[in-house]
Amino acid sequence: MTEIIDGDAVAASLREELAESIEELADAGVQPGLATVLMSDDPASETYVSMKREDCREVGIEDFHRDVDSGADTEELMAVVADLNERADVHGVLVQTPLPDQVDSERALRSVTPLKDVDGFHPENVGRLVRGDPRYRPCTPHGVQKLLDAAGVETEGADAVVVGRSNLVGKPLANLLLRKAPDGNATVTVCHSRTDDLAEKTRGADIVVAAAGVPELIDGSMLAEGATVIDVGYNHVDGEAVGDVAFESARETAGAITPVPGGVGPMTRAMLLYNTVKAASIQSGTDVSLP
Ligand SMILES: Nc1nc2c(c(=O)[nH]1)N[C@@H](CN(C=O)c1ccc(C(=O)N[C@@H](CCC(=O)O)C(=O)O)cc1)CN2
Repeated sequence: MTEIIDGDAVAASLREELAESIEELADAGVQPGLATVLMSDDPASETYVSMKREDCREVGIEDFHRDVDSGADTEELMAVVADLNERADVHGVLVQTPLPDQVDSERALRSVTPLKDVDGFHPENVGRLVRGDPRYRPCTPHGVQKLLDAAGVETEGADAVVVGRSNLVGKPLANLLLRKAPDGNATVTVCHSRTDDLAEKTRGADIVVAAAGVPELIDGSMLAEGATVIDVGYNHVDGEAVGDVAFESARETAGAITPVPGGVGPMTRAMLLYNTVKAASIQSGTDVSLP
């Protein structure tokens, strides 16, 4: 029987545990604060940011938000970030991506001060992650690790194939799975659009993470019997949300699989709350237990 890994349920229980960490901070007179910065008219980005803000309010994180005109330039965006960097009541700053074409995204994202970089995008935080000592794990890869853990999937010694090499998911996730840690120690292969024989690689894997942004790229014929399949994809095809995995075909072969929606997406949001609580703990010098 294939296990359907319920991301909504795992995220909900994480939020409950984080509410306890937030109470511990409150006892020390600290309320975590997250600032979301939205510079886009893209309805998907607007939806993600409004869900993130709602999550904050639900668990007791103060919600700061800035809208930046989508026609503004890099300097204007950076001025907003600089102001948030200075505020003691803002512990995390998140600039929603993608940014408009006229913006130098690398420069804008680097302007978030590393201690408030709850996305884990700043080169200092990327460097720490690659060296095996992450400060803030990027939200989606961290969410994937939590889903594997919740499903009781052992990464130690497992053959993991990550399909996709983005800075947002593929590269950080590969590094996290590789890391010497209880939720790492996997043998990791990273595949991408130029990989010669993708199916040969995925068929040899205990864990397949699909993060290529290609609808239904992975089907059941490309999987080993009993493999764990994590679908990071979120594509719209004929008005329907479709992952990078052909769910109905893959579930015939997989031992465990995430759905889309209701898999990785809610975990991306939950891990943002986690990083914000961690940021408040670090910046206030208050130790809290984190789930
Ligand atoms: N600065 C950042 N920008 C972006 C990130 C990020 O981590 N930091 N990630 C992606 C997508 N993303 C976050 O913003 C995101 C994707 C999906 C979901 C989610 O909850 N999805 C639900 C369905 C939601 C819906 O109904 O549309 C699901 O999969 O069940 C949350 C966040 C982009 N940019």
